[in-house]
Amino acid sequence: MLYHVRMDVHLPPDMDPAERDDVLTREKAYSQRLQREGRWPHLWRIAGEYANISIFDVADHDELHTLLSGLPLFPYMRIQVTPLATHPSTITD
Ligand SMILES: O=C(O)C[C@H]1C=CC(=O)O1
Repeated sequence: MLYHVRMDVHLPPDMDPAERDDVLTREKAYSQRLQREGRWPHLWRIAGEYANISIFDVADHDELHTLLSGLPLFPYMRIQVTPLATHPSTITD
């Protein structure tokens, strides 16, 4: 199943710089592993915002929730999920 996911990042302004660097390093490694596995095929920055639009390709809601809740930045993000269905006008041939 495909999911459109928007993530808005809200790191505390007074966060310890070493902790910030650590969480961002772990987030990058985690997201790149999922991209290489094909489960996170699109990751786009929303221009002008500390936010992204992503497409996830996973088995079901439960797998998506497991992946999202495992993001190192999960405690610092607002996440909006939209499940995608096939549009009847999509060209298939
Ligand atoms: O920067 C972000 O949009 C948040 C997050 C998503 C992937 C990643 O590496 O960081």
